[in-house]
Amino acid sequence: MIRLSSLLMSEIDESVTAELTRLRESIDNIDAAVVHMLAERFKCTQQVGVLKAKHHLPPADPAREARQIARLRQLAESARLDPAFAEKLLNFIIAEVIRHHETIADGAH
Ligand SMILES: O=C(O)C(=O)C[C@]1(C(=O)O)C=C[C@@H](O)C=C1
Repeated sequence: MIRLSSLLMSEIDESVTAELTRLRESIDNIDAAVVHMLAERFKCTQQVGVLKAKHHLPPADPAREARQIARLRQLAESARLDPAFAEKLLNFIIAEVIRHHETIADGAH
């Protein structure tokens, strides 16, 4: 009886571990995709930074940001992602982009 229940328990342990491993593999793939997508986005914004510095345009464009936030919040809602989280994430990324733009503009002087 004891042997049977410990056998069952180890089988349950194994199935939990297997499911956790499967889910973590997907999480790792998603994290890799996020990193690659962010790298591509920063390549684009780097070019925007150079263009802005060359033409003496300000690093930040609040009107553009407002449109991006409104759009992203809508996308988040349809994807059942918290829109407040999507907004915070975009603001976090944009703040870093603006910092890069400022560094490029400082170097152009
Ligand atoms: O579209 C621009 O003008 C950018 O500089 C890019 C970007 C962004 O990361 O999406 C960054 C800063 C601006 O305030 C708005 C948008």
